[in-house]
Amino acid sequence: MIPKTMKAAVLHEFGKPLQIEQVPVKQPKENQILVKVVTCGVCHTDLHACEGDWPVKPKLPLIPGHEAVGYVVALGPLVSNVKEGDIVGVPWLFSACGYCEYCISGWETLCESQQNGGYSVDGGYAEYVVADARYVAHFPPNINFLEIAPITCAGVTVYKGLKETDTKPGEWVAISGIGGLGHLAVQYAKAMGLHVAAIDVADDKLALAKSLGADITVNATETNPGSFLKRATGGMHGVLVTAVSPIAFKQGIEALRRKGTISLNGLPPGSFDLPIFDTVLNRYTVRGSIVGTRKDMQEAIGFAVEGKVKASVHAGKLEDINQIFDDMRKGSIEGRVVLQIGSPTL
Ligand SMILES: NC(=O)c1ccc[n+]([C@@H]2O[C@H](COP(=O)([O-])OP(=O)(O)OC[C@H]3O[C@@H](n4cnc5c(N)ncnc54)[C@H](O)[C@@H]3O)[C@@H](O)[C@H]2O)c1
Ligand SMILES: [Zn+2]
Ligand SMILES: [Zn+2]
Repeated sequence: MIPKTMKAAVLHEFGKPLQIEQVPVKQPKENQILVKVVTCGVCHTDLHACEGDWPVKPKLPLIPGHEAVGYVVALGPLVSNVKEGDIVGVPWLFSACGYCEYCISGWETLCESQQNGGYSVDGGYAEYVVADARYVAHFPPNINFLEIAPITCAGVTVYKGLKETDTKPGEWVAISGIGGLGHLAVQYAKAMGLHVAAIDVADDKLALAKSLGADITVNATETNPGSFLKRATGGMHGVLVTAVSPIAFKQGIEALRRKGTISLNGLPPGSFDLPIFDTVLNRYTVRGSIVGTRKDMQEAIGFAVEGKVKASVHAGKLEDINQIFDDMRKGSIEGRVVLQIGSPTL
């Protein structure tokens, strides 16, 4: 029985705490499905959304969350690719047009008509969430709902971001920022056969990176990452920046060896200086990278299902979301906090 109302965490005003409220459960239309949420990871993007950090603002009021995993409980009239009882994830790439230049070339993440979960449409900080069946992530039965949720955004984002560094097995990649995204990036990079240098500003994050297989760690508050890594390795073939501080982007470029590529995942508000002379003479490539396609998603999930990548998670409650955001602002979360919202059995 699907109830008429549900509990949700709702943002009404940027920079203000979320309110826990009863709101209507929506009916799925056309290609949509209704998902009963079991877990939802808390991504730093949700905090940016609630602070109104970016030039394009989310809708208000907003139910944030784009790492929701749960059971399909109702289908819109046009849905044929999932059935009730399937386990799906409701990602940032909530939907896209399906026919633009980007959609038809396997770049639906760049579709100008895309909708974004927990941003332009309501997301997973709720007992139920509506999703577009054509864009959900698909999970096998018997998953660990807490550990799998972060793959829906953090996992696929760094998996794609690492591919975008154009590095090959045996080469060096630096992961800057060992938070929710970065601690998964270390594991994907090791599974891809790369040597990994981890950069953060907190020793506990670096200890986590080391325990997950990082070969070298650098605390950027004590040591200049670029000169240290160039001395130790000759420089990075690739750098993936997931850090929430603009200075990390500049330092990431300084760590590259000639012909290297830096892939940018982190989205702190602001900008950084790109040195023209060094970029030209060293043939650096600087590349933004936004989540991943549906194909990237299924590949990224594959690594987790095979046990090659496992999120380090702490379970939280919907009611604790404002405290979790405070901890995130302070940088005191290890790995990912995942909200435990519904029962893991249907
Ligand atoms: N491009 C995308 O598709 C995409 C997807 C998801 C998240 N994001 C963005 O990625 C960023 C990270 O998200 P998260 O959930 O991992 O955040 P998080 O808060 O879990 O982790 C951020 C990490 O950055 C570290 N950090 C802060 N300053 C640093 C510095 N100067 N040098 C190195 N490390 C530093 C922190 O210690 C922390 O470990 C956010 O800006 C988020 O919006 C982008
Ligand atoms: Zn995210
Ligand atoms: Zn499109």
